[in-house]
Amino acid sequence: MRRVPLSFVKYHGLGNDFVVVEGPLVDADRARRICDRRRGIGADGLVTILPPRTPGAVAFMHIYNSDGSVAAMCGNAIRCLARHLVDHRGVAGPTLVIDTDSGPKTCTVHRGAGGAVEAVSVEMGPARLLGDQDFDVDGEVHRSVRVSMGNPHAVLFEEPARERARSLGPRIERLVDGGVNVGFARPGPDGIDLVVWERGAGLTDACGTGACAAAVASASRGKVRAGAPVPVRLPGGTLLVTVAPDLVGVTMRGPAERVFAGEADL
Ligand SMILES: N[C@@H](CCC[C@H](N)C(=O)O)C(=O)O
Repeated sequence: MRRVPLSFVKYHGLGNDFVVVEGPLVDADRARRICDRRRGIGADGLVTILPPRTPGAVAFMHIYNSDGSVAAMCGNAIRCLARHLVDHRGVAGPTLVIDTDSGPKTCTVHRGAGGAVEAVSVEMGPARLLGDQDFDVDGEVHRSVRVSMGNPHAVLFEEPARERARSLGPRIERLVDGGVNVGFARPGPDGIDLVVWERGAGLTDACGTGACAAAVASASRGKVRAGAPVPVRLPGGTLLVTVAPDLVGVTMRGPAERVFAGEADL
């Protein structure tokens, strides 16, 4: 049976890319096909826009990872969705609230003097520090700070090298029930260098919740200053993350770009 063509828009935030579609919910199998980079549109995740669930919110963001698993939150996707809703769905900005499986998130679309969108910021909290966890991989112990940004993260203060993350990431991901996003972070006086192996999507160019988790973990160890914007440098570019002194409030700021729109027979 032929499927009804699916209208979609493609966005990315620092190279972390998403297909955005209107509800009703696409199922996990279709999400996997859409995200396939050879046989589908290709993306790290699929965002479905659904009706809001809390008073004052304008929409609900549902997100699948490229492997069809569901994530409760995604920092890069929510910036893309906020921009899409303001630019193409007639939602009044600059500030709007989007519901997610980890609660409502307040987003602000920032414009420059000429009116062009320069960045989107998101109140990403509450962050939750979950303590330390050690992972044994082939007899080598990797220390992590566990942080929830609505989704699970393990932040390792280890060399943020992509090839190392590609080999270690999936092995650590599997050591946690339900999986975990694995960040390799190097905090310093001028910011944090970070590579993230994402649960359900693999090595990505950027991870918004991962950047927030790395900033919270680093602030909790006194490696970066809370209360001031910290540049988090990812392979795809830089996010600015401010962790409140209580280590619970977190603001993330970064770009969101529309790439193309189309119809897919998937
Ligand atoms: N790319 C994301 C996070 C997407 C979800 C994650 N892979 C999970 O399963 O928790 C971001 O920008 O935050």
